Amino acid sequence: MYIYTSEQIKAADQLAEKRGMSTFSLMENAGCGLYHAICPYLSTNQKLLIASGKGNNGGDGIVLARYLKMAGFEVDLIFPLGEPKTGVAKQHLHYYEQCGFPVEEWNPNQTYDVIVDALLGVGAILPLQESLVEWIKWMKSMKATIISIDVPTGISSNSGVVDQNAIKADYTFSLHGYKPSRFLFPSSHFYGQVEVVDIGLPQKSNWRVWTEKDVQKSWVKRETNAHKGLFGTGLLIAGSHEMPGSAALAASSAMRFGIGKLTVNTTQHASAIIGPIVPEVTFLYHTYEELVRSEWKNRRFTCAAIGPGLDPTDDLEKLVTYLLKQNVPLILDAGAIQSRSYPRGEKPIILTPHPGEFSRLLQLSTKEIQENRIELASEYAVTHHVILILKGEYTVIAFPDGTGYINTTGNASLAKGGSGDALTGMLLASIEGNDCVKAAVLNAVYIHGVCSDEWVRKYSEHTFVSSDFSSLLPMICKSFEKE
Ligand SMILES: NC(=O)C1=CN([C@@H]2O[C@H](COP(=O)(O)OP(=O)(O)OC[C@H]3O[C@@H](n4cnc5c(N)ncnc54)[C@H](OP(=O)(O)O)[C@@H]3O)[C@@H](O)[C@H]2O)[C@@H](O)CC1
Ligand SMILES: [K+]
Repeated sequence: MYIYTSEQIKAADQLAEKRGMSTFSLMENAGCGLYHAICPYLSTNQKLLIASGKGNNGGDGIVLARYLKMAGFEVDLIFPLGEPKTGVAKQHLHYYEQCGFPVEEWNPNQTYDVIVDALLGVGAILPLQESLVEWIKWMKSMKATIISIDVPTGISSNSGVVDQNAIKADYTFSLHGYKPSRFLFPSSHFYGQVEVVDIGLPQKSNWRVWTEKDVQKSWVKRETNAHKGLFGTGLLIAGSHEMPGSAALAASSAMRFGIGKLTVNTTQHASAIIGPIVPEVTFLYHTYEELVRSEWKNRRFTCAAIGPGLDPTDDLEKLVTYLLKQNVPLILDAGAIQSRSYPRGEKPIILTPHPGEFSRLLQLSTKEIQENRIELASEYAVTHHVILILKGEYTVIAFPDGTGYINTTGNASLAKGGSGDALTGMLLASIEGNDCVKAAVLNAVYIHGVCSDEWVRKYSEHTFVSSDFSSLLPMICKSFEKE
């Protein structure tokens, strides 16, 4: 499912018009599609209100009102901001009235079971005008089910910014595709349950949601004559005296997710903890300086991950600089996420910041990051030619070619120490097990989330710990394997 900014929606409308599909027809498609999508949530004994604004969002409300009236629903159509201003909305209102349907006056004493918010869509400019605020306050006092068309009124379409009086919808039916604010913060929490309504425009956008079907299609099944050399010889530089577990979690997830061979460069103390958990790995005990000097050439590692459980030091930075020159896939996590430049090589460089780490990288507040996760991640990925995985609810995965994806799996049980380490391990394995870099990265993120979803299907979200990935992965991976 695709994601469109308000500018892209406007451009799509203009292109459609140029090609002979009028905005009037698109609005008809929108209203009709909305009717079919919303109907299952309504019953004819409910009293419905459609509040339409002066723009085309309001126009969609007018068409929906006609379909609902024709189907026998008890609906009042009102214009709290005044009658439509756009040509197409006016045309649809004319047809609505010609069909014999009335426009009502707002009556604050009337009660409603369902209120459809067709006030503002992608054309909203915040903050909300005073004239709207009084009406929204009344609407909220109604305790009715609230259904928003396209975007809830009072939230931005492209960013996570929310007006203090914004409508919090129970359901939002988005037209043509998702809007970025569906996956940004705090706006996403105002959408309620979201469905996309197709309005007959070709789908085209650089950004979309990665789905279960995508994982199934891109899952690589092993050949019967496979050997360990085919699935990567990874180097994981992780774990310290204070944080040995981070390396154990990354290593066990990498092994479970299919890496061929894995060497962990860590401390003696950490290896005593890692070894019993992941007996499959081998160890190196080099300083960063020693690693730079010799090990790479001797060992022929085909991929590397660095950072879990490590502090950012000058020596670590020198090692990262060295690794960046080795032309192998490289995953940079935790202590290895720092501000630096990146070479434009053919092998992927993957950064996995959480919002706090990304805020330090960009020198922006976490609030600014969360409001603009998609745009900022994409800008960073394109400018630095890296793959940027911005973790958190609706993880954003931005690629250097300007494309990007939203991951919708996962839940609050992942908000615990170690879940990022497990993801780093899974990425290391995935990148070696799939020739398509995008699919490798996206599948690792998707399945990482599915593990926690599977957990909360059976157990409390409070109880998930990152060592559970190891026991969940066999079952979850099996479910994606084609027979
Ligand atoms: N391809 C698609 O997906 C299609 C989408 N379609 C639909 O069109 C919608 C976009 O329609 P749009 O461009 O007319 O803008 P819209 O959201 O109605 O807002 C403009 C109105 O809001 C007003 N207004 C603005 N800010 C305000 C504020 N703070 N407080 C109060 N008022 C404010 C502004 O007032 P003005 O500034 O003009 O006085 C103007 O009247 C889109 O979301 C979808 O529903 C389909 O019908 C066609 C195909
Ligand atoms: K709306």
